[in-house]
Amino acid sequence: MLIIGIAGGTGCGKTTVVNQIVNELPDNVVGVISQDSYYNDLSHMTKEERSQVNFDHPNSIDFELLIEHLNQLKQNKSIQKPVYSFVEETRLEKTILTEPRKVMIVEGILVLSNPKIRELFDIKIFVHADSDERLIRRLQRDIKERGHNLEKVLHRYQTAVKPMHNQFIEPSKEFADIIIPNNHYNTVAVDIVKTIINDKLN
Ligand SMILES: Nc1ncnc2c1ncn2[C@@H]1O[C@H](COP(=O)(O)OP(=O)(O)O)[C@@H](O)[C@H]1O
Ligand SMILES: Nc1ccn([C@@H]2O[C@H](COP(=O)(O)O)[C@@H](O)[C@H]2O)c(=O)n1
Repeated sequence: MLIIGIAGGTGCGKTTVVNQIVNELPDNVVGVISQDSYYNDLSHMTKEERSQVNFDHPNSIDFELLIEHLNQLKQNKSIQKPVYSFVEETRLEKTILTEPRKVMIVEGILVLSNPKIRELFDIKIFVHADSDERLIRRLQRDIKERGHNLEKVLHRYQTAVKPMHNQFIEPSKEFADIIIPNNHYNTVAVDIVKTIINDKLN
């Protein structure tokens, strides 16, 4: 199994890059795990309490479960992947049966900042986009898709997203084997990663 880790600040385009990589490859050869699925279960908290949580700090992620799941996949075992709701801001009760694949992609803002996860990756990628570009994309996406309003997105950006980015995410860039500049759609970089995957599959 080839495990590829893809990190980068919120809105840099990780999910988009992953979709572009996976697109055109047969379903049964590449699997994707998002760090977002592993946000801690906060069902014991009220909605108001959950909205105060710093979702950009490493402590907000159940890394233990993510590492356990990656190790199981490496041993060719299937996992029950958690499902996270951005609207409810907690894990849902249902899970998704996820089978091991020849290539597993793990994407998330903090996946290169955790040393134990880092050592499971064969290839480490950091997607870079400038912070103003990321903020604009995040505003548009969170209002359209994640049920947040302008005030909430901006408050979170100033109090958690930006400081945690500077403390944990940007410094993890140094661990990357490949840095993808993504202020604009970068089809060349995506094609290079696809070539690496195809080499592994053939
Ligand atoms: N290179 C790009 N140029 C312009 N918009 C982009 C680009 N990459 C992604 N986007 C858009 O920015 C938003 C955030 O992208 P997404 O892939 O969800 O980022 P991430 O997973 O890193 O948070 C989405 O609406 C997406 O369509
Ligand atoms: N309830 C939540 C949980 C997380 N976030 C934000 O998601 C960002 C990470 O996801 P990306 O797809 O953007 O990489 C992170 O910056 C959290 O602030 C949220 O808004 N609400």
